[in-house]
Amino acid sequence: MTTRSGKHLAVLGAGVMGVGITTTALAHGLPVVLVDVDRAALDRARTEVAHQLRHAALMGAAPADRAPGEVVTTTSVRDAAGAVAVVEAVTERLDAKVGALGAVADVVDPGTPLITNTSGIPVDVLADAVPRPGELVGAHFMNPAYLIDLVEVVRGPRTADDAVARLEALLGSLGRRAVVVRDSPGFVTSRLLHPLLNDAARLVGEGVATAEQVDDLMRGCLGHRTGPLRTADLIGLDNLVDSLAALHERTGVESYRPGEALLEKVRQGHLGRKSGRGFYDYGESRS
Ligand SMILES: NC(=O)c1ccc[n+]([C@@H]2O[C@H](COP(=O)([O-])OP(=O)(O)OC[C@H]3O[C@@H](n4cnc5c(N)ncnc54)[C@H](O)[C@@H]3O)[C@@H](O)[C@H]2O)c1
Repeated sequence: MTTRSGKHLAVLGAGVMGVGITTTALAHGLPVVLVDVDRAALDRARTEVAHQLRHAALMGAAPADRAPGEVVTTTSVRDAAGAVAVVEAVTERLDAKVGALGAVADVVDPGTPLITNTSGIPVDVLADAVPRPGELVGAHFMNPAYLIDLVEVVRGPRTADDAVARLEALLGSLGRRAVVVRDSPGFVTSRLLHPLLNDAARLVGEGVATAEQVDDLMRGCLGHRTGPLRTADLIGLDNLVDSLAALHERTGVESYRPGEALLEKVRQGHLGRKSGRGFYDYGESRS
């Protein structure tokens, strides 16, 4: 598929991150084909992308001299054909990522960078899912992707120089800066941040403090911009549990095992901002 405005970026997964990455590309004039297996997620994504584009413009995060790109939403991965690059932002489960990456690798041109936004699964594990492992590279966009201009780029042991160079060029065209790190479970940011969020949830579960108190202390005493529990709600508690589980499974480090307080929220369907409720109440679902 080509969008009316030409060569596109393919984004797989229309959840929290797929939407933010789509907004980033559109805001910089790059058309996007956004693929999800869930039609309802695509419908929600169209609304959310429009909202984020307005917010990006207000925040000065969208170049004023460029017309926004066009987005096409689809449930068929075949529509990714012809993409300049693919960003995979599907659910943080190995089976979902293996399926999505394997399917898209078959429809794009050889040499197209396959970029995974995984939070914790090593790039080299995912490289086994694609026919040309050198094309796979990690780009750990942060949330909200359309406002955060630094991206943790993860180079797997089999990632080709060309894939890293093309990713850096793409990020540059999107006004993003890259910090390239070596492949490892959770890389730098998840490995440091996720156990903190897990412990913050545990403190609330044990009744040591409320979510508000934990966040207040971390902001007021330690200079965090948002508290850990507001951050967890923004990430999505289901995604946080999946990322922690991926880290725990691959490192055996006990502090990564998702704690009962987080698991209970997920069982109750309180997934954070995206479901309208997590450690805080947001009134209504946004994505
Ligand atoms: N949420 C965050 O703050 C954050 C930050 C950085 C990285 N990440 C990573 O980004 C990825 C996506 O996370 P998210 O929070 O957006 O998840 P999410 O649960 O909000 O969305 C995931 C989407 O993927 C879709 N999906 C599942 N299988 C698919 C497939 N085969 N093809 C197409 N779509 C498919 C689901 O229907 C869903 O809409 C994960 O790897 C996550 O670890 C998340």
